[in-house]
Amino acid sequence: MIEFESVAVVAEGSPGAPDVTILAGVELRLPERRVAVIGANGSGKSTLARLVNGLVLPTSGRVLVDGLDTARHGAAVRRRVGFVFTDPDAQLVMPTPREDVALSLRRLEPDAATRAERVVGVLDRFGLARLVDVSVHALSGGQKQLLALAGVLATEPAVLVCDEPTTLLDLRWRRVVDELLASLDQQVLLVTHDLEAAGRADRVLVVDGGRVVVDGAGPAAVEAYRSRMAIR
Ligand SMILES: Nc1ncnc2c1ncn2[C@@H]1O[C@H](COP(=O)(O)OP(=O)(O)OP(=O)(O)O)[C@@H](O)[C@H]1O
Repeated sequence: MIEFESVAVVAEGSPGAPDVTILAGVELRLPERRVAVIGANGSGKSTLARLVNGLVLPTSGRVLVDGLDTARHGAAVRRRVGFVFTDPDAQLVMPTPREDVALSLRRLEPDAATRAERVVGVLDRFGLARLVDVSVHALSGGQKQLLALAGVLATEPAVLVCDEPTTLLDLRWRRVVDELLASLDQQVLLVTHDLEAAGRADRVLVVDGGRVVVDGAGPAAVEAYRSRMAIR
């Protein structure tokens, strides 16, 4: 369960300039398994997503994940909430898939031999078994995004927050990642510009000017967004 209680995020303006309100008046209870966040560029979607794992903290109000306040229990929240970025290069820090997933598993599996076995199992599950020792730089964009997802899911988070995870991918890889996300047991909060993917969510939040302006079931909320943006 993700909860936002009267959340606002305000950034300090440059010297002499007024502060900038990035999000305001966000009040949400999100028990749904599939939540999509859509909206124009710069509307505040990433900020909303980053609040869920404490990457951004509220200036006022509270964000709770399973009752844990992100401002007071950041480490516990981050163990519960996995975060996937648009660009997998932001996430992949080790030279090979084997080492990258092993790093993710370090806390969860202290025994090196068992960890090594689990790494192979994880990479196999994501169709990357063939690429365990290939340089991360040699992977395609789609393979990198799958590896980033594998690393995050290996830590067994209860919630997965994905900030435009398919934006850099071609149609084929977009489908692979979409299907993978759809198959997960975890609660998934997906920030996306892909309105088809958003329409499949149980609940869609439309963000505009730092506020949640539409909150509803997938297809109806996407339609409301199309009307607001006058796009067909
Ligand atoms: N730390 C900050 N200081 C000042 N302004 C910020 C800061 N972080 C975000 N902003 C501004 O807040 C607004 C919302 O940013 P955010 O990244 O959440 O939007 P977004 O909806 O995810 O955009 P996009 O679809 O382009 O990724 C933008 O105008 C951004 O420039």
